[in-house]
Amino acid sequence: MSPSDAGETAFDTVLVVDYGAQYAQLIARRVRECHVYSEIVPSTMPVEEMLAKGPKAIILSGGPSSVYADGAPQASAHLFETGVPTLGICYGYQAMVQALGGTVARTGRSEFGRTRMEAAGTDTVLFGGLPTVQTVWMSHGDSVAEAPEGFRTVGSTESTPVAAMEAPDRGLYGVQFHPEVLHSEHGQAVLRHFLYNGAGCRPAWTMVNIVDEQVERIRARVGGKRAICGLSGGVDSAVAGALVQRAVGDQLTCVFVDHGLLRKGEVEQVEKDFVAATGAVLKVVDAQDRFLDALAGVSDPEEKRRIIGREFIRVFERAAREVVAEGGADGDDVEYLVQGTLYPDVVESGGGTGAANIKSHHNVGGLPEDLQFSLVEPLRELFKDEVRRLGEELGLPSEMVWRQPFPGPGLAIRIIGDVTRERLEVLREADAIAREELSRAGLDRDIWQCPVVLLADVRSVGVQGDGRSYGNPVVLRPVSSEDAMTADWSRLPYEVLATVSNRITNEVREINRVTLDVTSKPPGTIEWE
Ligand SMILES: Nc1ncnc2c1ncn2[C@@H]1O[C@H](COP(=O)(O)OP(=O)(O)OP(=O)(O)O)[C@@H](O)[C@H]1O
Ligand SMILES: O=c1[nH]c(=O)c2[nH+]cn([C@@H]3O[C@H](COP(=O)(O)O)[C@@H](O)[C@H]3O)c2[nH]1
Ligand SMILES: NC(=O)CC[C@H](N)C(=O)O
Ligand SMILES: [Mg+2]
Repeated sequence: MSPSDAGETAFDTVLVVDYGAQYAQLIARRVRECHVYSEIVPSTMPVEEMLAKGPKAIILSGGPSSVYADGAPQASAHLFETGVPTLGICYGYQAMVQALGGTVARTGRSEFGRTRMEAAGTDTVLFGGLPTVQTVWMSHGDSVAEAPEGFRTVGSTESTPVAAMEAPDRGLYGVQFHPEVLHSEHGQAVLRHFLYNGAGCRPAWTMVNIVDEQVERIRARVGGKRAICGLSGGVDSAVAGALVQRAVGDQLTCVFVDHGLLRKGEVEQVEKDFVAATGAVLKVVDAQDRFLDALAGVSDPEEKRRIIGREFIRVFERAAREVVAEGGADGDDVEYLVQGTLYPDVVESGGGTGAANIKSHHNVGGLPEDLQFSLVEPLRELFKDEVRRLGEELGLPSEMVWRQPFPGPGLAIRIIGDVTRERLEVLREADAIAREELSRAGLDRDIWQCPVVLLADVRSVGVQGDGRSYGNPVVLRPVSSEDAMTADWSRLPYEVLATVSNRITNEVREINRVTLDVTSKPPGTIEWE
């Protein structure tokens, strides 16, 4: 939804050029937290193409390479002559220095983690008004030995004499530390200074503007045509659907697919709550047999995801034909499919800027090749917390906006092994107990979500009622997260864990063991498949 490709927009765009940074997304988030829209582009993108996006500023990210190594990604000197204010961070800073004739070298004095930096006084752009001694977060082996001509050194540490530099008349800035991480004490202020004072960006990217902009954009695109929206009851599709409904009204029909992989009570909840909240036209399709037949005997996670992605589309196609038939013979075909795809879905499916494919989210990497619909994905550049704020702006009820995420492929990717009706029934019961107890304990807002995972091919011996049992374990995976890109396991109170464990083993006959997953992301993803 890049706003920049639509000509004049209500807000400025900042491009984050990704040199293979661990968390280029984090830079983009921090910029957005300054109410300036930002978008990530690969470092291989030609400068002209970047300029075509009309950036008000550019930020060069960190990266794993050494700028002087063969084949290391470079910053072209041309980039620094375009007049677009640019901030280099870590590798991006080093690349800027090298391109402008300064020197970068392995000095043998690495800095990792917490570092004390002395910043030049208040007459600098980056550090104006900030304390002259501050804690910054470093992660580098190479250092800038000499700033390029015309730059003023504005920060230094014990090991790195040129830890920050600026040339405000040319709009060029560089820092060796990582302002985007919260451990850098004044990092957010440094970014703000660059954006507002160094680049003249306006803090205009607000939820109100996004709603207006998106509604306009969708209206222009869909025109008088019909659309359907894959609605799951989750926050992403609810917000996407509400936006499209605001834009084109009853040209939109929402389609909720019951694929047999849903949680207990979910169909009823979606039928009741979503319609009550939005007044949208909702069509519920029972496609249980179709999905479960297609999944029979399949245990490979990516294979499951591809099958589910394909079946979703087939069901949407059929629903679209029905919508047309119900709308009378003169109706146009349904041309658009609205999905609540988010930025992390795209990144993890390998659709980001050079990012690896971690798992094919059914709605991105799992789509079939012969897709007939044009996709409308108004949230494709947004993070979950931004979508939640958007939902609030649209007036959706808070139970919907704050609902914990549930993946489109549902319980199929929480059964490790192949998916059968019996296994689904077992997992559904265990999941319902965990959800009920976590809610009862008032933990819903504290945790991001808590998948319950059935290790269907693993069995262990237990003793129940003085007899031997040989059942399956489940894993509880409670996590806390800001945006699902990274996560930590939630330290749930022992009493709550004990109650969940007790109830599951007492009430679900097939399960005789409950375990807790204490892995952060990375290295583990949130879902097991
Ligand atoms: N059962 C379903 N019926 C129809 N569409 C679905 C279903 N499940 C998922 N989708 C589509 O796939 C998209 C991605 O699913 P995903 O679970 O990421 O989002 P969500 O369900 O809207 O929100 P949340 O992440 O909060 O669960 C949804 O936005 C929706 O368009
Ligand atoms: O709609 C979806 N389709 C998918 O294929 C999918 N896979 C994971 N998830 C959800 O995304 C977040 C990150 O999950 P992972 O750490 O497992 O990648 C978590 O919130 C997961 O629940 C999905 N959502
Ligand atoms: N985090 C970074 O960008 C590191 C840059 C470069 N690889 C170094 O070690 O100095
Ligand atoms: Mg969902």
